[in-house]
Amino acid sequence: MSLLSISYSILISNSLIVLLLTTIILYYKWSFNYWKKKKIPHPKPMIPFGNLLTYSYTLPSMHSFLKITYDLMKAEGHKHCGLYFVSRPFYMPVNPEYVKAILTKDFVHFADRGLYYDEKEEPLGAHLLVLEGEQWRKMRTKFTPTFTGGKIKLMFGGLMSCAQKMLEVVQETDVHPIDIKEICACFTTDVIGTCVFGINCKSFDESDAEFRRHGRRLFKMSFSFVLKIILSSSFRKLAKLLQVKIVNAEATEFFMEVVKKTIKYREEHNVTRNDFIQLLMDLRKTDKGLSINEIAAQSFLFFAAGFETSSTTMTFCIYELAHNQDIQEKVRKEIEDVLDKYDGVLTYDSVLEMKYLDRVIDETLRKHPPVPNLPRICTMDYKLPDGENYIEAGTHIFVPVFALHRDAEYYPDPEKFDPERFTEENKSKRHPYAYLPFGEGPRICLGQRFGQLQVKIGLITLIRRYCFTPNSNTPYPMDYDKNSIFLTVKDPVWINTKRITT
Ligand code: HEM
Repeated sequence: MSLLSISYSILISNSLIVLLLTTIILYYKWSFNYWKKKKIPHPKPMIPFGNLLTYSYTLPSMHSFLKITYDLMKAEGHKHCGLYFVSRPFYMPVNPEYVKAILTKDFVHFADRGLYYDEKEEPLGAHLLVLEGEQWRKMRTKFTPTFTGGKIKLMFGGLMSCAQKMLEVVQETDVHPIDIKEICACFTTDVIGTCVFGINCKSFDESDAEFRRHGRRLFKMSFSFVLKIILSSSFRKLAKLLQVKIVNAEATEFFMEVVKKTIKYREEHNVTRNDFIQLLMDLRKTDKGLSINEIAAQSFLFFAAGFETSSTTMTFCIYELAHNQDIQEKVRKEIEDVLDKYDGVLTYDSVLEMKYLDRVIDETLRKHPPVPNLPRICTMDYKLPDGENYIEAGTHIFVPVFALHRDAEYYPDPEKFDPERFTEENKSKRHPYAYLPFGEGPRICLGQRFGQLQVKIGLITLIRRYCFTPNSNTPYPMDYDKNSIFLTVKDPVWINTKRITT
C-alpha cells in the first residue's frame, strides 16, 4: 500500500470519527433540551450519562441519586423536576400533592409502571407487577379476593409453624452473634413456600434448599442486572426484538414445575389446603380463562414481591431495636401484656391488639422502605397540577419514596428511629403521601396485609424470647447494597442475642 493511500485511509477514518462524535454530541444536545423546552426545572445534564454522574464520579444507587436530586430541587423551591438517565428524560414529583395526582387522583394517566415484559418469551415475567392496561385491571380484579382478611387468617397456622421452626433453629444453634439477615430470609422463604405453594421449603434444614437457592439467585442484584431492567424498560421495542429475558432461566423452569406438579397432584388426589395456590385453583374452577401460566406467574410474583420485602423489613426492624434498647423493651412489654390476656398463646386476634408493634414496624418501613422508588409511565398526555406544564405520554416517572421518608419537613431528625411519629395524632398532622412503603392508589401493594402479618409473627416470636444488642461488626448507619433495586443490605447483619429466661 502506498504512503498516499495510507494517509488517505487515515484521513477518511478520522473524518468518520469526527462525524460520529459530532452526531453523538448533537443528539445529546437535542435530547438535553427536552425539559428546558417544557419549562420544567432539572439539574444540568452531562454527556454521556445525563444526570447520573451529576453528583459523584461513580454511578450512585438509584435511591440515593433521587434523594440528592429531590433535596436540591426542594431547596430551590421546586415542586417537581425532570432528569436525564443517559439521554432519556424521566420525571420526578417532589411535592406530595403531585405524588397524589400521579398515584391516585389522575391514575388513568399513570396506570402502568412502564416495566419491560414479554409474555410469549417469558411467561413467568407476565405478572401483576408489570402487566399493563386492561390486562392488569382484569388480573388485579381476579386476584384481589385472594388477599382478604378472612383468607389471610386461614394461613395463620402455616405462618406459626414457620415461626416455630425459626425459633427452634435460633435456640438450637444459640450462637452469638447471629446473622439476622439470613435467619429472616430463611423464615420468609419458608412462609412463602408454605402459604403460597403449600410446600415445606426446609430453608433452615438444608443450606442449599431449592427455594432459598432460587431466592438468593433472583435477588442477587448486580449492576448489569439493574442496568438491564432500566434499559429494557426505556427501550421496550428494541428489548422485545432482542428477546431480552429478565427472570433467570433456571428459576423460570423451577417455578413452572412446582406450580404444575402441585396443581396436578392436588387435582388427582383431591387435596385441598389453606394456601394461595388453592385459592387460585378455586378461582380457576369459576374462571376457565385463567391459565396455568397465569397462575404460575402470579405465584412467582408472590414469592418475588413478598420474600425480599418482608425479609428486609424484619432484618431492619431487629437491627433498629438492637440499637434502641428502650424501644425494644417497650415493644417486648406490650407483647407480654397482650399475650397475658390470651394465656400466653399467640393468636390472630392478639396480633391485631399490638398497637406499639405496629408503630415500630411503620417506623422501620419509613426509615428503610424496601421499595425505595415507585416507577410509573405516563400513558396519556397530562396537564400538571400547576396548570402550565405537560408531561408527555411515554414519559417514565419515579416517585422518590426514600427521599420523602427522609425529608425533615415531614419527619424532623429523619435519621432518628422514633415510632412515636406514627401515633394517630402525629400521623394526622402529616401529608398522607409523604409515607408510601406499600405505594398508593389502585396499584398499591396487593400483599400488604399478608406481608405485615408475616413480619409481625416473625418479630413477636423472636422478641418474646431474645434480647438483641448490636455486635461490633454491625455498621450503624446501615450500608445499603448499591446494586439492588430494593433497599437492602449486602453483607450479613450480625446481632448479639441473649435468651430471656423468666
Ligand atoms: C413488607 C412487605 C412488603 C412491602 C414493603 C411491599 C411493597 C410493595 C410496593 C411498594 C409495591 C408497589 C406499589 C405501587 O407501585 O404503588 C408492591 C406491589 C405489589 N406487591 Fe408488595 N410489598 C410487601 C409484601 C408483599 C407480599 C407478601 C405480597 C404477596 C404475597 C406482595 C404482593 C404484591 C403485588 C402482587 C404487587 C403488585 C400490585 C399491582 O401492581 O397491582 N407484596 N409491594
